[in-house]
Amino acid sequence: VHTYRCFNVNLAAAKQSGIPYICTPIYTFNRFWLITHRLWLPLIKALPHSWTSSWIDYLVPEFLWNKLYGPFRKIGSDVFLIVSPGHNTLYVADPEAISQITTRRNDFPKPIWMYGSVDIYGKSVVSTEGAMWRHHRKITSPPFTEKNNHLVWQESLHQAQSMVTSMVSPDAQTSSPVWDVAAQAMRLSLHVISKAGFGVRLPWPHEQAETEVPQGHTLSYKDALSILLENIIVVMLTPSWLLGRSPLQVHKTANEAFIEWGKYMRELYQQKRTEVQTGESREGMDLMGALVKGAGITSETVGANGHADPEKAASPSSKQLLTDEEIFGNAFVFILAGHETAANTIHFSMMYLAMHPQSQRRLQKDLDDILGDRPVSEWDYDEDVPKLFGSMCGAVMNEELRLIPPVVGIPKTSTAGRPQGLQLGGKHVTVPQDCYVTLDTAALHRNPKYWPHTSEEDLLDFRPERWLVDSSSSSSNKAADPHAHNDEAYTAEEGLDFDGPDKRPDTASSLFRPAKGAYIPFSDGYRSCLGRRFAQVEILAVLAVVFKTWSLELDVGLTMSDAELAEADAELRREAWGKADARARGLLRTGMMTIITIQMRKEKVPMRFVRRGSERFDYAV
Ligand code: HEM
Repeated sequence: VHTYRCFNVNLAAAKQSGIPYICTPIYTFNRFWLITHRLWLPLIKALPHSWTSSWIDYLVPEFLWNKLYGPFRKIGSDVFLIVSPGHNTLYVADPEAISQITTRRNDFPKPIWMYGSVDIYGKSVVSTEGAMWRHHRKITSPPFTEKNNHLVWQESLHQAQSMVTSMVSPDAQTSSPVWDVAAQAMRLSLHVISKAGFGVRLPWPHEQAETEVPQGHTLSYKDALSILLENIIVVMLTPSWLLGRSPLQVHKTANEAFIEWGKYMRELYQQKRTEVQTGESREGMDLMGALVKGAGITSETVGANGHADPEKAASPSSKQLLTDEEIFGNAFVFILAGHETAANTIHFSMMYLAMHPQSQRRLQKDLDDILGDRPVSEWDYDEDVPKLFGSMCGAVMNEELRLIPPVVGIPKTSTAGRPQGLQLGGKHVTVPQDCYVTLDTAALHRNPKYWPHTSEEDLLDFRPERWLVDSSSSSSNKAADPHAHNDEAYTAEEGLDFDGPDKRPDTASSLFRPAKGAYIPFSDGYRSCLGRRFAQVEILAVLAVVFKTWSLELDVGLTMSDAELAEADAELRREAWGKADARARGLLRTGMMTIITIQMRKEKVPMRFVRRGSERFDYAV
């Protein structure tokens, strides 16, 4: 009876909203359903098709990725509601609506209860709202400057070279099949944030001598961090009282890494606090230093035990603006938010380029034009990054983020008791109170009204050339690229006002500029990504290092051995490549799953590094 009543209340609100709606009998993101839906779905599918056809697709938690723009096309509207007994949810692939939602921060706040699981060390800029969020954002924003992006650039160049060396020997013509490009990209990205943000340089296995475990620790910093991140879902989902007591090995491993990394953070924090108190200041991004300074730590706010005293910190007269836990909470989310997203972009860019040799050749031409024969040590942030940003390199990054934005559904909400109006194409609609809102990036980025495309299929495919507005030249006109000097998109600090939205556009002005609200891989408005420039610089650096020297090819080993390939005629080679390409495309459609971000989780796509000029498959596809 309760379920039926709730459903009726939600349905009545949807009817009054003026927004098209679909009814489902179950709330898809109900925890019980999330865990058990695979048991029930076959039973529901056995019911007559005519009963279930209008809603069954929406009961699969991955439907945002599975269906892309399909539901919006079917309903004939770029916003629609799903009405269920548990909740009403608004799905949005309309730029006008997105601009309103992301700029009306108080009307459409983040549902922060969804982020509770990232608070394993404490609250942070990601998991707070309202005045508390402003406070965190004010303290965490200062290190994200253009000046510090120089550091990100240098470290990314270094780490990208190490990554390539870990996969292919510098004097080889071609690598063995590399199955774990995703894992290597993850490692690279973790190393970049660790060094640029926290001053700790992590070694690659081939660079590593004996790993020393410092006194007082049971794991090295590197192992503590990587084991923690490998087991992050276990840590997030297990109550802390259980994690430390559970006899299960998985809990013991996760707990050890959790405690160890916490200890390392505490040591770094102590060191920074001493530096701050003695007036030492460090060059560089120094995220922990910025957190300590921003938190207003002084001798007054330190308790008898040597740590920040939460009571003193909370007192209005105190200068301690963040508690110890909040400092650790922020340090942790920088690592978490800062590595997986960028790593996915690097991995999928490499994979898409391996599937599109012609785009790869064009990228390499641009890299040659921009970087010439200069060694990596002479690549210059001020000179080269703006050109890369406005060239095929930027286009590849933008196109990858269009197709696979790491966050495929950015969550917002309308609060209880406060229905919210929206203007859509001159029409007024009402988002019901207490309604979840999903900014459906996977659909928005394929909305045919806002993207240059030649066919429906083209819009779904990777074609970075769509970003090159003047297709006759992607790098040749870069001397005139305003990013090189004072373009609004790349001027130091401009628009990075801590409590206003970052107003700088996501893409270079020499490339296609999507309509406002039509391209939001980094979200938009006040709660947009703090690390956007950091990530973009890292991704451009890695793509430049890899593709300046190497080409990437899909490995055809699942169809043909190297010996067979050497003997094969052109037709057989093409057939083998076609099978590898079809397998990669299939996995991109059906092998993806979101845990924190969307990744290919079912199987992997093997690739090979081939020295430029020795490519074996150079098909126009
Ligand atoms: C390609 C890389 C990246 C993408 C696509 C990305 C995307 C996003 C998105 C969509 C959000 C909004 C999430 C939400 O509202 O729930 C976000 C927030 C955030 N990101 Fe990123 N991100 C990337 C890299 C980074 C990096 C490198 C860092 C830090 C070094 C970072 C730090 C943050 C932080 C701190 C927030 C929270 C901002 C706030 O709520 O005020 N991100 N990011």
